[in-house]
Amino acid sequence: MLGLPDGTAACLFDLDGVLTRTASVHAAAWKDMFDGYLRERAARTGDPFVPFDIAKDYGPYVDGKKREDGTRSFLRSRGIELPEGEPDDPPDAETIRGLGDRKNALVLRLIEEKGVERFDGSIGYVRAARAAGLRTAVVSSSANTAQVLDAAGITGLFDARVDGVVAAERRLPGKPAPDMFLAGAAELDVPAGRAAVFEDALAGVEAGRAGGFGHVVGVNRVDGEHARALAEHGADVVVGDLSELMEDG
Ligand SMILES: O=P(O)(O)OC[C@H]1O[C@@H](O)[C@H](O)[C@@H](O)[C@@H]1O
Repeated sequence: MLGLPDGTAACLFDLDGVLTRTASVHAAAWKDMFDGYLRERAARTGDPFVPFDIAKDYGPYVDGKKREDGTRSFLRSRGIELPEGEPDDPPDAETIRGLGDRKNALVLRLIEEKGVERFDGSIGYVRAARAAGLRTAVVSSSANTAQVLDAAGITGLFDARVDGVVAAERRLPGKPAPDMFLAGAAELDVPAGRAAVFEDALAGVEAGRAGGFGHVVGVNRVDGEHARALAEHGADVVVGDLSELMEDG
């Protein structure tokens, strides 16, 4: 009925792009922030301005990762190394934290202006999983997870939450390391082998594979190339929407 291996006792859901239509909101905010920075830097150094390309840069360098990891990883792809800075760096600081703060202000503004849309197929799936007695958790790199769940009105559908705030408090390495998903399974008191991971990001399916989870579902909201990449990075199955798993019986 849920399209999961027998004995699965828990489902660990990524948030942005799996439960809510917020992956594209994050991508737009990242582009806005990086383009502003790269343009300003090009004017200073005389190098050409090469904009952030959502199609080419978001998936491999930023998607699914903690804010500072995404910032560092993309800049490194352009040969730019910045100091880490401090968690309370102001947005105008030319540091990893400062640039991350700039992006966060943009994403929060977009969320406030546009609200948060949920994927109905995913919400139906979570409800069905709970009705079948499975435990559920949200495992997201985003430090805005609580606000997004609240804005989408779905906080009550999950028994546990391991997000960017929890990862910072417990010093958990972010995806593609498996630690956040392992912490989610531990919160639900279910071994990794009996838990299923639901992810739309390459870093996320990689984390699911690395953690030895019983089943890794890749959720493809992009295109055929992304579907193939999800499978190559560790998804056992790739679907366009979670409702497809229920149809599978
Ligand atoms: O900046 P936040 O809200 O803490 O989110 C960190 C990351 O969270 C992930 O869920 C998104 O896929 C990324 O795009 C985002 O950058």
